This record gives sequence, structure tokens and C-alpha cells, in this order.
Amino acid sequence: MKVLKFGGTSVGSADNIRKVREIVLQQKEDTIVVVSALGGVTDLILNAAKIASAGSGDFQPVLEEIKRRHKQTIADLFNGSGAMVYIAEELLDELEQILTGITLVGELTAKTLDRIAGIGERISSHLVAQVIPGAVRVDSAELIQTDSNFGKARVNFDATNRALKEQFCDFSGIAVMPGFIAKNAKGEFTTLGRGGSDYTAAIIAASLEVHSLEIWTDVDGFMTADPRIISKAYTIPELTYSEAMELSHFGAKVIYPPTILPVYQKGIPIRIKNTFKPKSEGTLILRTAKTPKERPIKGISSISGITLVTLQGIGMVGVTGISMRFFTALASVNVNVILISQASSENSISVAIGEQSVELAESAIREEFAKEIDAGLVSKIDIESDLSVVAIVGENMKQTTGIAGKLFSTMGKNGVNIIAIAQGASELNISWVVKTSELRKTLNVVHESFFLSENVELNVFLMGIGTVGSNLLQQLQKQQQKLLDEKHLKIKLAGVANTKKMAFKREGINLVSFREELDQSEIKSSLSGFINEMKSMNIYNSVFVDCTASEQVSTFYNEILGSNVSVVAANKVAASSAYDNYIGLKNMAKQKGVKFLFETNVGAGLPIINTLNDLVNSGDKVLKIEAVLSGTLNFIFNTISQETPLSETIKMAKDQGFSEPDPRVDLSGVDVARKILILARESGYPLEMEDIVINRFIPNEFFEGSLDDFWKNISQLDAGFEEKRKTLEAEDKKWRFVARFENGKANVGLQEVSSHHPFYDLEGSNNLVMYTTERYHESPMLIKGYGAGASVTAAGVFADLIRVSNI
Ligand SMILES: NC(=O)c1ccc[n+]([C@@H]2O[C@H](COP(=O)([O-])OP(=O)(O)OC[C@H]3O[C@@H](n4cnc5c(N)ncnc54)[C@H](O)[C@@H]3O)[C@@H](O)[C@H]2O)c1
Ligand SMILES: N[C@@H](CCO)C(=O)O
Repeated sequence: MKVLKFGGTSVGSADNIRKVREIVLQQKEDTIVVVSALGGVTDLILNAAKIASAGSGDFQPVLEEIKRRHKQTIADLFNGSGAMVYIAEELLDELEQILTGITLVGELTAKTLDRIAGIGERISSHLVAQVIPGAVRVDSAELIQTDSNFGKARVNFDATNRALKEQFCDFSGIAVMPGFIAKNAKGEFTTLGRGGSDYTAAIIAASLEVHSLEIWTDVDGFMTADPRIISKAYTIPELTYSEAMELSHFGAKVIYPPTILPVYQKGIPIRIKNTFKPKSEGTLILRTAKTPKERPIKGISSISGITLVTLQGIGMVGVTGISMRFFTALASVNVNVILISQASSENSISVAIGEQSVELAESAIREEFAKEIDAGLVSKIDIESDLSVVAIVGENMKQTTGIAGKLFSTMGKNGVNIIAIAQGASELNISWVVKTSELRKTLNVVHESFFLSENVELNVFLMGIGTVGSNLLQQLQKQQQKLLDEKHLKIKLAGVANTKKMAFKREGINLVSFREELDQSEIKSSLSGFINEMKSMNIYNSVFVDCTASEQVSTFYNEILGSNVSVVAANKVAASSAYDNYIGLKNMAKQKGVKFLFETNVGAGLPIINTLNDLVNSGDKVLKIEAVLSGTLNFIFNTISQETPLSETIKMAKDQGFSEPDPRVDLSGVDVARKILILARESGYPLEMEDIVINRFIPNEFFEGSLDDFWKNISQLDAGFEEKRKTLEAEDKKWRFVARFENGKANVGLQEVSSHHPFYDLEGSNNLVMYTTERYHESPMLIKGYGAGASVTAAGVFADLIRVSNI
């Protein structure tokens, strides 16, 4: 035999009741069906009673709604005729008479309320019994006996078990019983309180020692987290009773914990099933549940609307009875305490309570500790609102080390501040308090790290979609699926901006149609607006990607890193800004547990900075760096010829995406100076830009006017360059713009190299770096390849993103 309980939504309409019938008829054994009232009916009855008790109020509209709900369902199921019509009418008349009585006396006692509160179940049980062929209705109120604590009556288990056993000793078939209602020894109606129908089902299941209790509801069972916030939350297949109780205490209102006590004591398994998806497995609750070793956490629960009340003062240290008085004061005004936290210093006690109880709690505590407050022994009662309590639950936590470590480091890395923590010695639950504004991020982060560790999400906020930025998006689009399939990395473009517009989408902007999304966006581009929106979206694992060349953008890195968002910069301005700023950004990243990466600042996609870091971190010392670091200049000097003059080569470098947005930055040597400065710093030398000697090969006046002036005037240099080029060619030499760092000093400038020089054969826009170090002494380490261009630079940014994701 088994017991099936159907909740209010499951019997909320004719269609739903037909679904219930189907489920019940599929059972292959004797079945007891316990039903709630039609969804919402009990609340309507209580409301009507409240209106009636006010004396002057008119309960009729509410009563009409109750009647309409039932009539409609009966009409749909029985074409509005048959015995059910009369049964419902009779019970609804009874309800009306009692409501009229309440109006007349203007008073509503708990006893009277219990006479009507269960009318919904009395009707629904008849309804369901009549719909299921062969089913009989059995009245729970005649079998479940309670005391006279109306509203939340206590069950007399001896009498109840006897009655139930007698009723069902030789029963076979299907019985339908109303949930929630019972009677006292005098035969007066009582009700079982919150979760009443579940409780009825559990009492019956335990008494008859059935092999299974099924709670049919409108969700798939216990989920790993609140599915309204975590779209990836999934049903937990198995839970122990204790885990289910812990999860139910917080947020997940699948069952009300005290109701499962009778079946828990008998070890009867409970299955939570979805009436609307009967094929899904649901959640099975048992004494010992299967838990995969790698999943010690079963679920995450949360409740919002929490206030933290803290009693603080040095006068509390070592004084016994303080906490007793504190909690007695709270209990005296019926304040439910959700979480307690006290540090061993005993200087303060904090409790998390529902925000609706704050005033009551505060005044009760003030009254209790009035003397201590006057004497200065209690310094303050601190009230912190708009908080949420989050808990991870799992019995296997007690056998696994590192759970708390993983939890709190994940929270820290994502910049979520933890306000209070509580963990019971049973290690079944770790609870902590966060600001409600951080709840979504908290749940995402924790869910990802404990349940979806096979899929890491990286949320990209991209600024600048010129040569490098747009190529990056193309590469991300091409690689997106592969990364997900093979590396379990989900990259989402959560925000993007050009100079005109910006767009944001938590679920990710389409990587093909991002331009259209930007065009359609109504948000005008603004740097601070972008950063603020990114911060307020507060998404975990976020990374800001700077593909502009803007100094202004770089001034925001500190704030961005400070908000626990990593920064990947193609933009070289920050890493070559004042040393204090550069080192400050690195420290900020370290402090916040995020990354500040800029591999493409030198040699585009070539692994120049990472290699240097590896050398230095493994104890090597950089003695000398010689390098060709400008893709643009190398391209110019490889392309310049009798037919293609200097001015033409500059345009070509620009068109091919090698040059800076303003090519004067390349031609002036500033770009190369920035690069050698960054390499010197990464080698451990605190150089400033002013320390780099720049030997220009183009006269200063060409850099003084506007960019337009530059383009107009630059051809004036063509003839002179051609003359020098011819001489150079005759001597079998080539121009290379070389950066040098040695003995703590750096310079950049044009050099004529002969054919035996390693830089001589450096083709196209290639770069070459030679590291002479203590280890690479006789023969320096060489890194050579494309040093500029859209695809290689975007690939370098992409590689930095992969580094941020730590896959
Ligand atoms: N092109 C390369 O080979 C290469 C190699 C390494 C590093 N980089 C660096 O990459 C960065 C981008 O270079 P690029 O070649 O793509 O230049 P680009 O001019 O093609 O693109 C830069 C884009 O940033 C946009 N932008 C500027 N300020 C902005 C703001 N405040 N908000 C939104 N958008 C803004 C510009 O409108 C432009 O579309 C530069 O810092 C450059 O030094 C480039
Ligand atoms: N403008 C740069 C881009 C790569 O940093 C160059 O030409 O080298």
C-alpha cells in the first residue's frame, strides 16, 4: 500500500484533477489519496472569516468566489449534475451559515475557524473520490484524533493509529481522504496547522506502515537552488530526511519539516513528484541517500528579507546569562530566530530574523537590557537590513575537508562580502549572511562552484570593437561551442560598447549580431555608465576587456579590479603609465583575487610577457633585452622601396591593422618605448616612461599638428628617405627600430643592421625579442613572429581570457 498526497495546485482545476485521476489509476497497488483544498480556497475561507468577524464587513463577494471556483470545477467534471452538486452545495451552505453567524456575533474563535477552515478539503476529497472510478471517500476527521488546540491541534497518536488501522485492516482499492482536518475527542473539528495535508498523509503512511509516501506538487522536487534565480538548478535525486529538513527550513518550500516526522521515525521513504510532469523522477527522501563523492553538497537554500540584530558591548564578556536573556526577550515577542552567530570574544551576539519582526525584537531587547545600556555595558544594538541568509546543505560535508575553504574563497574571489556565518557542529549546513543585492551573484557563484564545476562561465564586458575588438568577437564566436564541449568553458558577451552605444545582456549578447544589438540599443555610450552597469549587473566571473587605445578607459582599471572584475587589456596605456599606478593595479588584482593581464601589450599574440614572467618567477634574472617591437615600423622598413615611398607604407600599415589608431604613436617611437618599459618592469625594474631614451627618426614638427596635418605633410619626407634607402641598399643593410634594455637603462631608436645581424631577416610586421638572462647567457632566448595585426592580437587577448577562466 502507498499514500499519495496531492496539493492545492494539483487539484486546482478540472483539468488538473483529471491529471490526478490518471496518476492514481496508474498505481499498481492499494492506494490512499490525500488531497488539499482546491488551490487558494483555504485562504479565501480564512479571508471571508476575517471579514465576517469584523461585523460590518461583507463576506459575500469572497464567498461567491469560493462558490464559483467549486461550481466551475464541478461543471467541467460532471457537466454540472450528479451527487457532487448537492454535496458541494450542502458544504458551501454550511460555510455560509457559519460565516453569517460570525458576522452576527462579530467574533471569530479558533474553534469556529476550525469548523470552516477545512471545508475546502472536505469538498475536494468528495470531488476527487467521485472522479476516480472505484474510489471511496474516507473521512480523515473521523479517524485522526487531536487535542483541542484549535488551529494547530496535536495528534493523539494512540487513538489515531488505532482508528486508522481498524479502518484499513482489510482495505483494498483506492481511498480518497481530506488533508488538514481532524476532530478532538468531543467530535469537534480541529485542523493540523501549516503543511496540514502533508502531515495528514504522513500520519496515515506511518500508522499503516506503507512502503512509500508520495507528495505530488507543482515542482519537480527539491532543486539544487532556487530555480527562479538559477536557471541551471536541477532536481536533487536523493536526500536524507535531515537534508530535506535543512533545505526546507530555508526557501525551498517543498515540504514543511515537522510534517515528515511520523514517516521519518518509521523510515518510510518520501518521494516528491510533479503532477504536471509525472514522468520526471522527482526527489526521493530516505534515511541514507546516495551522494556522489564529488558532490558533498546537496543543495543551496536562501531566504531574503532578513535583518541582522547585533547586541554588542564589552560588558557582555564573561557574563553568564546574557544570551539566555537575549533569546528569552526575542521569544517573549514570538520572534523566530533564523541564524545565530557569536564570536568567542563574546563581545557581541548576532541573530538573523525576518524583517517584519525587527521593531518587536529591538524594543524587547532594549527593554531587557535597559540597565546595561544605561551603564554603558551594552554599547549598541545594531540593526542591519536588506540581507539574505544562504545555506549549503549536505550530510557528507562532515566527511569532506575543504568545503568551507572552497565556499569562502569562491565568495571572496567574486567580491561578495560575508556579514555573518554559522555552522552547526553536525556539519550538515553552513549558513551565511549577505546583502540581498549580492544574493543572485552568491547563488550563481556557489551553484557554479559546487554543482556545475564541469562548466565554468566567463562573462566578458568588451570596450572597443575596432580592429582587435571585432576580430576577438569573431574568434570567440568560432570557438564558443568547442570551448563549451571540450573545456566546459562558457564564454558570454555580457556587455559591449563602441563610442556611440553600449548594450548589456545577462544571458549573453549574440556574437554574430552584436552590431545590430548595439545599433538597436537605446543606451548612449559612456565610460562611467559602462562601468557602473557592469558593476550593478554584479555577475560572477566577469572580465573587462579593453580594446581601445584610450587613456581615459585605462584610468578605470583600479575601480574595475577593486570590484573583483578581472581586466584584460590590449590597451598599453595602463601598464606603461606611472610605475605606482602599474604596480597599484597589480596589487589590487592580487588583493581581490582577480587578474590584470596585458600579454598583447608587447608583440601582440607572441608569448613575450608570459615567458618573461616564467623566467623571473623561476628565479632567472634578466640581464639584457634587445628587440624589434614595432610591427608597424618593421613593416614600413620592409616595404619601403623606390615604388612605395615612406608615406605610402604608413598608410598601408594603418590599413592592414598594424598601426595604432593614431600612427604617430608608432612613428614617434612612443609605442616601442611603452613596450620596452613594460618588459623592464616585468623583469623587476621600476622604470618610468621618462627613463626611456627615445631617438626619433622623424623630425618633431611632424608630430605637432593634428592627425590630418600629419597625413597632409608626411609625403614631404618621402624623397629624403628614398635617398637614404638607396645608400642603405647598396651597403646591404636594413633599417630596424630597436629597443634595448641593459643595466637598468633602456633606449629605443633606428639602427642600420647588416646581413649577419639577427634582426636583418625579420620579415613583414614581425617582431623579435632576445632575452639575455643568467640562464640564457651565451645564447639568448629568441621569440619571433607576427608582432601586430588584428587576428594575432585578438588571439592574444583570447588567450588572456582563457587564463582568467583558469581552465
Ligand atoms: N592592432 C594591433 O596590431 C594591436 C596589437 C597589440 C595591441 N593593440 C592595442 O589594441 C588596442 C586597439 O587597437 P585597434 O587596432 O583595434 O584600434 P582601433 O582604432 O581599430 O579600435 C579601437 C576602438 O576603440 C574605440 N574606442 C575608443 N574609445 C572608446 C570608448 N571610450 N568607448 C568605446 N569604444 C572606444 C574606437 O572607436 C575604436 O573603434 C590599442 O590599444 C592598441 O594599442 C593593437
Ligand atoms: N601598433 C603596434 C601594434 C602592436 O602592439 C605595432 O605596430 O607594433
